Amino acid sequence: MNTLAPVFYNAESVRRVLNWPMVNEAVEAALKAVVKPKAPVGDEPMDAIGSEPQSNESRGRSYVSQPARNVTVASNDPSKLLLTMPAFVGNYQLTGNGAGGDASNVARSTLACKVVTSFRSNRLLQPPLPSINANILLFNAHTGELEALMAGTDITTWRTVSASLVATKYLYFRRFGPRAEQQLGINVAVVGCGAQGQLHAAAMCANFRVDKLTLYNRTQIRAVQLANELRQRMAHDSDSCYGPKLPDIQVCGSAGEAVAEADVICIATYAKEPLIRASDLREKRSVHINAVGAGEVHFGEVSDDIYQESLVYVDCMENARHELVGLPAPIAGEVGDVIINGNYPDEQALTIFQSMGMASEDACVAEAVQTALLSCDK
Ligand SMILES: NC(=O)C1=CN([C@@H]2O[C@H](COP(=O)(O)OP(=O)(O)OC[C@H]3O[C@@H](n4cnc5c(N)ncnc54)[C@H](O)[C@@H]3O)[C@@H](O)[C@H]2O)C=CC1
Ligand SMILES: O=C(O)C1=NCCCC1
Repeated sequence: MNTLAPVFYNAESVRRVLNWPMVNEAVEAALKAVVKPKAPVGDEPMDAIGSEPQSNESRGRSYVSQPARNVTVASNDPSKLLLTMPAFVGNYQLTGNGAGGDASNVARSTLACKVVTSFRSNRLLQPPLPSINANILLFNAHTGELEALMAGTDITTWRTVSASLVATKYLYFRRFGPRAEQQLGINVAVVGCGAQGQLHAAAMCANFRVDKLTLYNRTQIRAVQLANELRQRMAHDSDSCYGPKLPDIQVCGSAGEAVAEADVICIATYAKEPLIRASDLREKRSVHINAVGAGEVHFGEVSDDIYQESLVYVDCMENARHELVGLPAPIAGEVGDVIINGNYPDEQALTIFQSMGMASEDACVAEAVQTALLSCDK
């Protein structure tokens, strides 16, 4: 019996320990764990002579149980949603410092459930509230007892941005070579400067060598404010994470203008109608798009003609069967499979990471946050 009350970790505690190496490692672990082992075909080698293909669990690899999320519509208004997102992630390893491998060499398992609301009209309140509000329940994976309740709004933003970073690393940079993400400069466009767009812009600059950052927001003043904040922060932190040259940051009057010279596009809005079209992209493709928006329409913000030209990758194929019905292009694969097998797109490819957001990402990041907070207490 759980005689101890569950611990509550508030937003301030969570924010204190969030950092990119830790979150990127946890998200990469989740993206790999969802990949199902392939059944052997033809004369490919079996796991053991004459045996059936083994599950991730029996191979000692990480694995995930992650049912499709449950969506409740509030007040008969499809823009007011409550989502429950449970996940079990088994047998995965984290260092907690993003170094790769596991310092303690102990496999972890995490049982968690995120409860998240998406009320986009919150931005119109005075004062405005975030559109997305989340909390994460962490359970004891052996007994099922609730051990912790963690503020999950920042984790949601960070893990979503991190999924875009990981997708950009493997779907864009790695087509140019094994260390291209450390060597190549890129132009980044951010379309939509809300909570997601703001962190995408900052994180792209903190994790990669960004030559030029173009910003578009429907209400331009928000893009201008973001540009000013980023310029100030980068000038202040110029010795730390932003590399030898600070990016040139420009605010654009249209989404098309913002993406015209971009190598990497991050689009995160509630738009139901396309904001960017194939004719907006530069002629020589070699472009990667992180399509993050997930309002009532999951893939409305990017036009059909871009999808039809693209290789579309997802975070989780199984969830895509429920959530991406009507996607105007076939799905090329999962990001985790590309990480595991190194089957990178061609240099000239136009790729889309269609980000749905996974409960397993929340679970792995919440576990890493809890570990970091517990080690701060020691
Ligand atoms: N893929 C994932 O894992 C996640 C996706 N999301 C999605 O990301 C999107 C952005 O979320 P937040 O930044 O938290 O919201 P936010 O409310 O902070 O920002 C919304 C942004 O969308 C823009 N926008 C809304 N309607 C528009 C329209 N018709 N045309 C052009 N721009 C429009 C607003 O100007 C604003 O920049 C939402 O669709 C949300 O559901 C959020 C969390 C996780
Ligand atoms: O993955 C999430 O968390 C969300 N995805 C879509 C919109 C609400 C939150």
